Amino acid sequence: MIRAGIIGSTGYAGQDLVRLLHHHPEVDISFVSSQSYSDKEYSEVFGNFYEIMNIKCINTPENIEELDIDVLFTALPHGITSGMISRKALDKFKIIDLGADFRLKDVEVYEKWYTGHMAKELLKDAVYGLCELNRDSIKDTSLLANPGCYTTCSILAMTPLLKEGLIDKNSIILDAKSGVTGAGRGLNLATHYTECNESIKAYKVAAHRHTPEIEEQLSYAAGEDILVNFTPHLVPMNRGILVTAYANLTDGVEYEEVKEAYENHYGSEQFIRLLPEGIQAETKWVKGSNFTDIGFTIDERTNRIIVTAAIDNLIKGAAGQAVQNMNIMFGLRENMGLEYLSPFPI
Ligand SMILES: NC(=O)C1=CN([C@@H]2O[C@H](COP(=O)(O)OP(=O)(O)OC[C@H]3O[C@@H](n4cnc5c(N)ncnc54)[C@H](OP(=O)(O)O)[C@@H]3O)[C@@H](O)[C@H]2O)C=CC1
Ligand SMILES: CC(=O)N[C@@H](CCC(=O)OP(=O)(O)O)C(=O)O
Repeated sequence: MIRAGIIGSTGYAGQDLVRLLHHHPEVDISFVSSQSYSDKEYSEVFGNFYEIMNIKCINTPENIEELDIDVLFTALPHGITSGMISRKALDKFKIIDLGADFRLKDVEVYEKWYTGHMAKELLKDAVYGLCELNRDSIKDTSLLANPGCYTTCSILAMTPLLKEGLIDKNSIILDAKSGVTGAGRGLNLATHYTECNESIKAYKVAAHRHTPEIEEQLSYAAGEDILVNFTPHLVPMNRGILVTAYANLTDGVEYEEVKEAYENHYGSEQFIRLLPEGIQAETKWVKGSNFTDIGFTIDERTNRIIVTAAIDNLIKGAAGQAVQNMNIMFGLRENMGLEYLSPFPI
């Protein structure tokens, strides 16, 4: 059995991770940690665990090098994990970070969009864990940077089009919408019920920190540096991300060629569902699951393609992808513990 520890287990991403790991047939949870709830039963914090998992939250471990585990998951606000981990820890166990600290290769870009980086020397060891695109490198790494939620959805939607040269590389517009759990469980006026219910708003326009992450990964797909417009919106629902992407088609590209590109890249992927012609992605069909649904339409009047992609921000956008990455890193069946359909209605 794989012995797993979870730091930041009392956040939204952490809780979903604990839930998935609890059901995983090859995992034993060694500890769950928290700042505010140390010494409390986990089921006191989250009633869904009542009579299911009897474990007390411990304080955030002070020296992680002393942990006797096989894998450490960190689901913390950015900037904390990089101050916590070390080469010595990585020599003892694998680390899967659900935050942003190891996602960007260029430390200057990280420090511009986030904060000072505390473990620059480890950045080169980190692998960007978008499972469907980086599976081979994920297998061999001890330091896994789990991608962001908006980024997972955006990158999966656009990669085949860029790799196959089907669109004008610098014409991408990503209009993205997220449920409120994307903002985390901490108190924040913008996500109070009365502040966000019955309203939709764009935020951090032209300034969201997922922009450099999307651009870095899509530049690899394009084979050159590209820029995108990325606009996130807060939507009054609990979970889910919908990305509607627009791009100018390369002259002469038609429906069948685009369909073939998606099928070649994702046809054998169990967690990517390519939707039939005319059907667009919808958050309710992926909620609670590890699926990414992708649909597209070509607008012949404007010669643009419109792609829709949906994920559950806490599953494929966080905890589910972290478990998928763990499965790859430990040589397990990739869908182990992740074979859930979306409950409906929800
Ligand atoms: N929510 C989402 O949809 C997604 C989140 N992520 C990333 O996952 C990470 C966690 O996000 P999320 O679960 O939403 O956040 P939450 O705010 O819901 O949870 C944060 C967790 O971190 C703990 N924590 C906060 N500060 C500290 C600290 N100084 N030292 C130790 N522990 C601390 C909290 O503990 P306590 O409860 O005790 O305060 C809590 O367990 C973030 O990096 C986020 O960007 C990634 C993809 C999607
Ligand atoms: C709705 C909402 O507020 N979403 C968050 C998404 C952040 C996230 O979860 O991603 P990281 O892991 O990169 O921090 C935001 O826009 O900041």
